[in-house]
Amino acid sequence: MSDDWTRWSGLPQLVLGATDADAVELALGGAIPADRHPVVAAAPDGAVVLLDDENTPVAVRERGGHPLAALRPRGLRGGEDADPRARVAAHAVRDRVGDGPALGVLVDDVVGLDQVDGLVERARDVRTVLLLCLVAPPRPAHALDVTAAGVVRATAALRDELTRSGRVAVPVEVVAVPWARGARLERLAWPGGEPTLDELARAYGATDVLDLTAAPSGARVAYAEAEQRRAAVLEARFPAASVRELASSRDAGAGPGAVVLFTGLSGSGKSTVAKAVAQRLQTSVSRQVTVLDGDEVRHMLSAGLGFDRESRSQNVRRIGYVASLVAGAGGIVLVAAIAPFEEDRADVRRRTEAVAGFVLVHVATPLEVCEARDRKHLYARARAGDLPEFTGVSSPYEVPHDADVVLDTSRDDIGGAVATVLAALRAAGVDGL
Ligand SMILES: Nc1ncnc2c1ncn2[C@@H]1O[C@H](COP(=O)(O)OS(=O)(=O)O)[C@@H](OP(=O)(O)O)[C@H]1O
Ligand SMILES: Nc1ncnc2c1ncn2[C@@H]1O[C@H](COP(=O)(O)OP(=O)(O)O)[C@@H](O)[C@H]1O
Repeated sequence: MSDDWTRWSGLPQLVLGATDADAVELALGGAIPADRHPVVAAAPDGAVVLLDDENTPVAVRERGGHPLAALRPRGLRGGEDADPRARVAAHAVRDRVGDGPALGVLVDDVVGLDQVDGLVERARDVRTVLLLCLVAPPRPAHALDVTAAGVVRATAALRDELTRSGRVAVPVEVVAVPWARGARLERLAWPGGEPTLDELARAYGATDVLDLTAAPSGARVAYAEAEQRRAAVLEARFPAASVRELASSRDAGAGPGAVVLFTGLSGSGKSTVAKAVAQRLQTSVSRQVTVLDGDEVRHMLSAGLGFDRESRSQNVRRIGYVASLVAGAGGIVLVAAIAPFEEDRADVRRRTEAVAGFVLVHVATPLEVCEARDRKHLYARARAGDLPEFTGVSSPYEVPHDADVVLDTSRDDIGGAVATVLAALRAAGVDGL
């Protein structure tokens, strides 16, 4: 992996959508054979740096026809709090699996008992079982009540259960695969056509493939039917005016929602913690949960704004406006923005508190730590004078005096940070968490 940003920083940059970035990661991890490497159609002959939607450089291609080289590993799509041990490059998995017969089981939902029986049967003559969970969207409609991170966790629990019960006598591995299935790979061309799931599993070392993604399991069908029966009982046996009350009684989420504003230096951990909180909420509440990330928002809502004081102020106030609308309608909005100025944060608080709960989280990770992380090589550029008005280096950060929560991600682990933010949300009056 190359970290020599001085070599790449002058090259043209291409920001990838999430699925395109997944495709690049598959190629970098060796899950797509070398002759199927995606190439950047938009820049067919030139050099290019590929960035993910948070502007983190993920790969570089030095010249047309050259292979992509990794710059940084991407975070785990589908939730930072999904087990990161499951995110392994295909070549590392192949090394672990070795040459023996291996069964690759493709999973995009929580596996039902009916599917487990088939899996156990197929696993009789193999040396390893690979449970490959697809963590990228789009996910099938019947699986939408569980997040991708939830599928990874459920699959890991299945692995433990299969091993503990002795139903599968060989090692079982869980691998989280960033699979851009069905994605419109707009800017990436795949010579020879898109790879299939079968090819993908074989690239991870499977010699036999059991695809559980083709149709919902019997367990899923039964679950859906039970839900429909419940709806039918409500409709048949209660006055229409009362149905809504009963139907929503299980669903947390009555009443207004909240905005959580994560403020802090670049690299302090705002996005990482915000996304982990979102992931946790998505698995436990039925409210709409949205992440508005400063540098993602800058591609659309705040496109064209710079980093002078006025632009930052506009940016933060726009985000606050949108966030307060969603929160007023019952959603929970996790905003990750540097938001360096007191006045703008106060504006977001005022606007939100008129309609919903508000929590200000200061991610107070020390500058030295943020700078040492320098995921996006921005501090190095700022120190070199190549990036003006960089927060903490050449642009001010006004430390909040009204933070409801103060985190320091050089000290606090992600799980602890998530728990602290959830407690603050409860204290802000958000029910059903
Ligand atoms: N000059 C300068 N100063 C600070 N940050 C810079 C700058 N130029 C680009 N970037 C990238 O933009 C991301 C911060 O955008 P925000 O919208 O959160 O900033 S602000 O709230 O408007 O101040 C920030 O993202 P994070 O690292 O996620 O904070 C940087 O990637
Ligand atoms: N305890 C932690 N909490 C959050 N991030 C952490 C932690 N420890 C290390 N990190 C790393 O710090 C970096 C924070 O980056 P990011 O979340 O994008 O910050 P920001 O959004 O504030 O720019 C990530 O690479 C993350 O993996």
